[in-house]
Amino acid sequence: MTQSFIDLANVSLQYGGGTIALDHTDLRIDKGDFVALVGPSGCGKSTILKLVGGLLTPTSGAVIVGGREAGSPGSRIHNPHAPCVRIGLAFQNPTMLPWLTIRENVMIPLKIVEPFRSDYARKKKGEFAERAEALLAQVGLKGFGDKRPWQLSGGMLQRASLCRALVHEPQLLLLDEPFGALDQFTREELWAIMQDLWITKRPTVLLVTHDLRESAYLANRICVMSSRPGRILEDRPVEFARPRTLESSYAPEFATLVQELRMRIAHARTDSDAQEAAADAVAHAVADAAATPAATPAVTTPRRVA
Ligand SMILES: Nc1ncnc2c1ncn2[C@@H]1O[C@H](COP(=O)(O)OP(=O)(O)OP(=O)(O)O)[C@@H](O)[C@H]1O
Repeated sequence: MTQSFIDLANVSLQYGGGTIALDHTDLRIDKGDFVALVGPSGCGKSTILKLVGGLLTPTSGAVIVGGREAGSPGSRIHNPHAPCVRIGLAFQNPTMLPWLTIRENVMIPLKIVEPFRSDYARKKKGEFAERAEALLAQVGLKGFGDKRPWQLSGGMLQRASLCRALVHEPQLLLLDEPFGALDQFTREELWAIMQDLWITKRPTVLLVTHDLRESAYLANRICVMSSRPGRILEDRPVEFARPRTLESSYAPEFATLVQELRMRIAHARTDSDAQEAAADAVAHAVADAAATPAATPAVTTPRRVA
């Protein structure tokens, strides 16, 4: 079997406090694909993103990105010939350094990530500033490069944060609800910008979102997760022609897809509530039985039933 660009194989992740976020999860993503992760709150979507970004290490299983174990540039190399993958990150609340201009904030990855880092230190600062300006113009922030973060609105900051995620030409873009805090109009505007950036630069994108319209507008594949511990319940291809438009997002086939996803997630949540209630009921029954004197008949009816 050929190796995918991203490969989560039989991955489990237990946090320090004991929470099992993922349990034997598999996910494969090809280079250049745009995949959305959706599912009930707390099912482990962000955990997958952090594993792929190398910010977490799996408790068991393997996370391979571009032929290397995620987050291990050195010793634990899966394929010794695979170059390091450049990653861009954008989250729900863009954090900008307040003492830098917007342009300087966008340029931060160029100061840190090779091969740009050496050039930045040598002589290319002016060239890189032009690159940042070009990206800012592409997202509608032409002329705002000299402003400070506190002079921009939330939507403008989010656009700048997309520029920062893309400025070092990442092969992989990890987006964790990047449009979640924005009003509907700004959000839809940014979908179009995001689609445009993806079409022109073609990074592999993994997007975590609660917005099912957003996932259907942007992604080529939508992976629906079960409740925690998360697994991929369903892997849906999205075959609408590109570039997609807001008008096309009101077409019947689009609405049907969104409705089917909604139902799938609702079922996943209900299943999990029922499981939790059953576990609760068993726990209560066991506690009651333990507290009951031997002469009294044991309690067999759970106190709380789903
Ligand atoms: N650092 C942590 N320590 C302990 N538990 C954690 C930690 N981070 C997340 N969790 C737990 O792991 C589970 C999965 O969290 P995760 O953030 O991946 O879910 P999610 O699907 O992204 O949630 P949401 O959609 O609400 O943002 C949750 O139950 C969460 O409380």
